[in-house]
Amino acid sequence: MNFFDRLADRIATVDSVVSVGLDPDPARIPDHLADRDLPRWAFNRRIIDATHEHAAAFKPNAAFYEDPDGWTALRETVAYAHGKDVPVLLDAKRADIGNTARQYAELLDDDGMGVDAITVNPYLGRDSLEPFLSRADKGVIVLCRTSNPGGADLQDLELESGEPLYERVAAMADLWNGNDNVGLVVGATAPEELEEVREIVPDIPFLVPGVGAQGGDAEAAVEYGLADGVGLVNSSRGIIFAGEDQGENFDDAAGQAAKRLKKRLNRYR
Ligand SMILES: O=c1ccn([C@@H]2O[C@H](COP(=O)(O)O)[C@@H](O)[C@H]2O)c(=O)[nH]1
Repeated sequence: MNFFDRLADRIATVDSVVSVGLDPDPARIPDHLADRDLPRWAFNRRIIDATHEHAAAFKPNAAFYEDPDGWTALRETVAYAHGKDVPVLLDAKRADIGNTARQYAELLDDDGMGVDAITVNPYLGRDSLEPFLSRADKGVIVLCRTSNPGGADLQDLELESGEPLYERVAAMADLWNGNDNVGLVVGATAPEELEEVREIVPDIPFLVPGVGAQGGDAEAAVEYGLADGVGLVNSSRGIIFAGEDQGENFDDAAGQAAKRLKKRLNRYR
């Protein structure tokens, strides 16, 4: 079964398209977890326990784990999420020349991180993504129109054909989708672009970040982010730090925040 089939099953099981972003910023982890061996893992475990029943997927961002303890925390996190039957999408935005990309793609292996899907950067072109695309069982989520304010700087540049670069990326991703394992990242902070990309690729699921802390458009995220009901709308800080001021009970608020987002998104499904 490929990633999007597994994701479709999970969405149906929990009636949710929420992706819970696991970005355990060490500066924001509750004090009482700070003296644990692996504070990020201790934090994530509590967040997973509190939110998994509302989570279509967990999305750890690699930036929060890129040190020796971090990799261990990430491996524990992935295994624990899988134990709850939740797919894990690693937001790593990887790509490089083929020889190097092959090493990056080992993150997908069980003796790497064993994640179900990964975000990749299309800037280096098709061959840089081939080691990911060829993994028919794994999701490959290509950056298309990102949610940050500077996302327009390059991605909106107009090509000779008159189309903006992000539209060309969407069209190319469609060509790269021979294994039905390609998705696109399109931010909720760019609702018009979301609509335009959806017109270009009616069948490709999106990962839509930017609701919550970035203030993106939740309705557009659902309306255009889902392809045949499949896609993910991510919130990270808005869920995992919802209980930041509640000390040891921080996870209750995270669970409530995930449930609230699920309900809000479900109004538009
Ligand atoms: O265009 C993009 C691509 C990735 N992200 C990532 O998603 C989460 C969003 O976190 P919030 O706390 O909900 O803002 C984070 O990991 C980003 O690096 C994105 O925001 N936009």
